[in-house]
Amino acid sequence: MDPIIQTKNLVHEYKGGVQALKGVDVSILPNDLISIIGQNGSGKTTLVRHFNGLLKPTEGSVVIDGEETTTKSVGYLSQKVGYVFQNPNHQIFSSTVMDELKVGPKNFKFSEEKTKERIEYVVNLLNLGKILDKHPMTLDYTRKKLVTIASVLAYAPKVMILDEPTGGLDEDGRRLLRKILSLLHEQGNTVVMISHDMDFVAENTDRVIVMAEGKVLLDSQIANVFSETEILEKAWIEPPQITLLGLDVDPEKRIFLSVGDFVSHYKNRSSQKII
Ligand SMILES: Nc1ncnc2c1ncn2[C@@H]1O[C@H](COP(=O)(O)OP(=O)(O)OP(=O)(O)O)[C@@H](O)[C@H]1O
Repeated sequence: MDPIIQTKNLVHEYKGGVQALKGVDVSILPNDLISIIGQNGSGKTTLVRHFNGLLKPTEGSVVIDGEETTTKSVGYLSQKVGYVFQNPNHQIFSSTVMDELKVGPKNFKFSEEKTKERIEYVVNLLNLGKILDKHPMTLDYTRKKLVTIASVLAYAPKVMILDEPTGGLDEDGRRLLRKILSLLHEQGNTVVMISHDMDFVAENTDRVIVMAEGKVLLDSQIANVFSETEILEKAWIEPPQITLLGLDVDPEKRIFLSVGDFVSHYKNRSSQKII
């Protein structure tokens, strides 16, 4: 299968000389559900900003859906790769929630019928029906974030990038986010999420890219990542508490990615002493 996003020897140097990416090679396949993790400043945001052309390589290349990003505008690439910013205040610019949801479909010249259909879909999915006339800036943080996610979902990009999606979300927001990720995955979309929230990463992604100092240290399926304790230490990442507990008490050092996995494993083995 051809990658939907591929970087080759990607180097990015900001004006002023900071080299934020130092030769990154990643291949993201259609329908991947990926988390990018790493310490602050490791280059995660710089990397994903190349995925919709917001940043262009200093050296190397980025190919999206078969096309080099240097040959395309951000507008063109954004229709394929939607980007939900870390801070919703940096993304919202309309004066009602409804207008915010219409921005993408309007920019990408959706028909009236298709716009209506997409907006109805995201409104129902994210329970936004009662706040459509509100000014987005008057909403609580979770609702603002959900509006930014909905405004990207409204134009149905093939790839969805979410920068720190759980930051500041309440429990209801986290539940809705889980639902969206699994729906996008079921529908064949590709999701790339940046996150410091290891519990959420462990439970909601398949593959993890670990970054440190502008490089990829590890790129692997989730169950393999949390057993790579030396690499994780280098990247200053602590696995989820339930994974650490499993590594501590399980005689076979199984990797548990959720409390549910842990409980069901030991419930099925009532004779097994865990502590
Ligand atoms: N606009 C910019 N101009 C100059 N340097 C920048 C700029 N944006 C980021 N950097 C630097 O590039 C490096 C990588 O930053 P980046 O934001 O990509 O890391 P990150 O892993 O996403 O961090 P965080 O988790 O804090 O968001 C850091 O040293 C940062 O200070």
